Amino acid sequence: MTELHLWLRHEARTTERRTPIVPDDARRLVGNGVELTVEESPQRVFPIEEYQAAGCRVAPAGSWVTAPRDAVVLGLKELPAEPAELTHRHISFGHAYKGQAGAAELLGRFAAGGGALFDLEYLVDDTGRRLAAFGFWAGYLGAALAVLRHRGRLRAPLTPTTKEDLDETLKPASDDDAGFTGLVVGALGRSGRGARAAFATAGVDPTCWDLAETRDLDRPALLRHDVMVNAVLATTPVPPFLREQDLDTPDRRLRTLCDVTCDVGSPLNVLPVYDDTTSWDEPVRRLREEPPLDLIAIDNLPSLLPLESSADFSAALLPQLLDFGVSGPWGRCLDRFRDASRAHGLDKGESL
Ligand SMILES: NC(=O)c1ccc[n+]([C@@H]2O[C@H](COP(=O)([O-])OP(=O)(O)OC[C@H]3O[C@@H](n4cnc5c(N)ncnc54)[C@H](O)[C@@H]3O)[C@@H](O)[C@H]2O)c1
Repeated sequence: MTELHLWLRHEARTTERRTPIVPDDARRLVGNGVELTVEESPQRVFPIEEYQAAGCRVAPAGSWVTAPRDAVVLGLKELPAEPAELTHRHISFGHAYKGQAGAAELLGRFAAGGGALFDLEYLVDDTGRRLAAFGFWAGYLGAALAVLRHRGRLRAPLTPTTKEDLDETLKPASDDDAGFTGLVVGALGRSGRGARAAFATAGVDPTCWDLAETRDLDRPALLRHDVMVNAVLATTPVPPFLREQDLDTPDRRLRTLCDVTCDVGSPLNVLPVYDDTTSWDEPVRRLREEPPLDLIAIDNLPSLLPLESSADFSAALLPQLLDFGVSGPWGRCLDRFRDASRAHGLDKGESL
């Protein structure tokens, strides 16, 4: 491997306690000859001392802007608005290739500075499968919140917690609804597996549907479940799982719907029965009063379990970082970045 200097940045979003590299994996990187600088961060779930003990160099929060030009800046979510010109190579989720708000501006900043984005969403193997993702814990939380709501035990605002504490609230109590049925759609995927695990902790054995079971969609069967968790990754448009008229079906048993997918507004949306996500402050929105139907559609679920989701993600990212270069998965990331830049008329798309 060529010499790599990684610079783990502080996350600008104050509620973001996750990190793409946990201290144990930082130690492995350093042990493999990677130079690793870690920024101090007041909210990161792991204290800076653990990185220091792992052999990392420590730098102030936000100092990546003056990092040596060959350093590769590693983070998860959005970059701060400054500097206007991005001169480094960045590994993070850019949310900039599907016409999202701010996409042109972000790509323009890279073009202006000559830097490049390796978007973690597009770090895929040669079959197109994502190599590092937060799906499992998204599904786990989605199902956990749905169960808690259904049992009248969900307290807002939501705050980051640990799996141990969450599981304690999930354990069935003697007065919990005995006849409660759950459905996970997208059950074979990462989020689907997480949702099934949370249902199991809650003492519920859910119905599991994936592609085979929705090909010929049985909506009446869907509506006969009390709690549904949608965890599909839609890549081509399919008939919606639920339409407005389905919510008004008189014998609807469905009371709690959690949409982990959160494709709201997209042509691929399989749940076009709501038009805005919910939040940590107000996790639940009532879609119907009689009989009641509650929606949970939170698009940053894994941040609620920062320790577990960071450890999982970091374990998947570590081997990729040890193999960082311009071919294979990273090469595909770079191609994707260049294509997106060109599509925005930014012919630069050339990087360091
Ligand atoms: N809310 C959040 O915080 C959050 C966090 C992470 C991921 N997500 C989203 O969760 C979704 C799932 O992610 P993942 O990592 O689990 O994906 P994945 O690729 O691991 O799994 C998706 C599953 O959906 C199935 N599927 C696709 N179309 C289907 C259909 N029409 N009917 C039934 N099953 C279908 C696939 O076969 C697969 O098993 C994605 O849309 C992702 O963006 C949300």
